[in-house]
Amino acid sequence: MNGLLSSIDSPADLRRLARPQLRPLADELREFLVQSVARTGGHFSSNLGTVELTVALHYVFDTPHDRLVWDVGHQTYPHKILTGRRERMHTLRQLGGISGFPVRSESEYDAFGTAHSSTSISAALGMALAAQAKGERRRAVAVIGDGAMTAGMAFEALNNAGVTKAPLLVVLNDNDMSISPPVGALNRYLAQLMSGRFYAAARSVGRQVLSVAPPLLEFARRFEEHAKGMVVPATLFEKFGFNYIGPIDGHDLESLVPTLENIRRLLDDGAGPQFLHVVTKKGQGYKLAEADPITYHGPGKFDPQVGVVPPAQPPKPTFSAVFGQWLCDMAERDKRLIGITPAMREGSGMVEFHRRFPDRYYDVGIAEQHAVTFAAGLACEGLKPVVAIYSTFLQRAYDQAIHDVALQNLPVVFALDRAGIVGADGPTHCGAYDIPFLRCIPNVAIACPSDEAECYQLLTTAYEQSHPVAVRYPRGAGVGAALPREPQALPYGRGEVRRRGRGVAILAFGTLLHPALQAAEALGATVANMRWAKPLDRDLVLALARDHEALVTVEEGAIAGGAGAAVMELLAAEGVVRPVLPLGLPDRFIEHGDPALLLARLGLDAAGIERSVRDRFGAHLVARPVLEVVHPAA
Ligand SMILES: Cc1ncc(C[n+]2csc(CCOP(=O)(O)OP(=O)(O)O)c2C)c(N)n1
Ligand SMILES: CC(=O)[C@@H](O)[C@H](O)COP(=O)(O)O
Ligand SMILES: [Mg+2]
Repeated sequence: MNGLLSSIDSPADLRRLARPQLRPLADELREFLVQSVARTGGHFSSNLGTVELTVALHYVFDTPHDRLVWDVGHQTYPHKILTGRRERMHTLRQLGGISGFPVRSESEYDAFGTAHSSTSISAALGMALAAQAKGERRRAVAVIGDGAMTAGMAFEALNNAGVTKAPLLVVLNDNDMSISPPVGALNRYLAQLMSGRFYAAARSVGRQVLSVAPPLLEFARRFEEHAKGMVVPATLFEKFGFNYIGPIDGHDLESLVPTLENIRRLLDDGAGPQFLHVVTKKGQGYKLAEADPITYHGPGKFDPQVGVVPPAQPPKPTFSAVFGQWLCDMAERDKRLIGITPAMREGSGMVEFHRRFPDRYYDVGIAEQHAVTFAAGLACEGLKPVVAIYSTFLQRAYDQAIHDVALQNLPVVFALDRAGIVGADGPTHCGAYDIPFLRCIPNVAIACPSDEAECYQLLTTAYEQSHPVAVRYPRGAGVGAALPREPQALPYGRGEVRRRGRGVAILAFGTLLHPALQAAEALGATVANMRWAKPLDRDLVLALARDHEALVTVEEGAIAGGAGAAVMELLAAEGVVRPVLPLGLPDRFIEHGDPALLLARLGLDAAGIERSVRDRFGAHLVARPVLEVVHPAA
């Protein structure tokens, strides 16, 4: 790193630079970013695309006094580097290190915590109107991507903002990409806005006039009207009550800075909400990422000279890949199957399904609520929808799951990926709550496969039911259990005893069965693979309670309201008095970091489970050899 970047410890330093210094600074920043993310892994192509925008926003606006809200926040690495966290970038997304998203407690420049998309306009509007209410002179800026813009919540916010005089700027960072190629009518509309004569005309006129315009509201207004009148009818965003400016080149600091300066004046003159459409390239400046922004959306570590290299040996299939395989196999057998993803085709393992069954594949954009109600509509007509959705993103569609699916008892399968610890993304993405929030909904069943084969089979069981069923599985690979040759159901609502011991019985829900089995070796305990958090295998729970002095439940989900709570409710309802130790995620948000390390810290690895059981139930443990091992783990 040479001179410029190392001298920037805050945006105040940046604002001391002369305008011609911004271009070399941006180049240094991009180079630093490439080297840094290559060492840590993390979101890459989106950050390469926001380098100039970040420099320009901090240069023109008075951050942190002016509020800058980044939608999703996966593109905030340049912002982190310029706001005093350059020296901590090597700790990005690691245990104890800085987050990959904006976090209010991490920096005063992180005006709002984000990671789930499409919240920025609402939050920035709240901040802008709060400033007005308190008589403070402050602007608020939301930066939102074209993918994030597809969510209903973004439009709810536009709808509200457009009838206010809020000092709010919405910057649409349009790189014509979500994680995958963008979908839907909005994308088509944005492409139209950028195409042909309008883009060329608006850009050249905008550059010429916006950069030299006197800071007079009326003049700026007249120019805007004139330019638009000449070229296109009012844009959608104007219909929503915003002053629309753009599209402009989001990598051209010579356009960005003067345009933002003029917008800042408009805000200060009380012109109300402004909408700036900037065009950027995902992966800008790193050729491999420009060519393949999907691979470089969130890569692991890589050599920046070489790029991302596929592993020499094919890795163990992830649970997402197992789901993708099952989806294709089942789609071949049943023409009624429809696969739905809210903008997570790659992460959910649906690339192959999309390729083979394009007419039965729906990427609905970042629209979890719509995805669930859309599935409900399909199910009403006798089709068999499978909604592949991350546990954390289903939180968005809770009412739709209750009101549209469960209340009408519709056979929708929820393939709940990323259930449990997710690792580097941290608390915003942790799949901690799905068992508690689904368990209390009538008609909904929840399966918790312990390995890949069981995942495949339980998806089949779920698909055969005539009511909603969620199958929850974690990020990454499991123990590597070989898949059955074809879809074959496991019994609905039934668990199994995997190891018979004495004194203490461990009831495992999901993949933590395997550390539980290891712990049980040392403890001489019984272990049951419960498979279903709902319905509980009542007979199995009661038999285990009868035959043991104490029970332990283990799950990779919140203890509060989780599967262990279900076991305790059953025992209480049956009047069975047995001590129960519930192990799982505690009542706090789980930080980012390596998943194995986090599980160990939470006492959810084999050693931790053994330790907790000894601490609590040492007296009940029987120091005798194991009586019987049933179905040894694969
Ligand atoms: C509610 C929600 N659904 C899905 C995601 C996963 N997700 C993160 S970034 C992203 C794509 C966003 O596209 P865009 O806003 O255009 O930003 P870009 O990646 O192009 O920079 C998606 C789908 C999310 N973070 N939040
Ligand atoms: C920012 C965001 O929400 C996604 O990019 C997410 O980080 C993807 O997570 P996975 O890597 O688990 O698919
Ligand atoms: Mg985008």
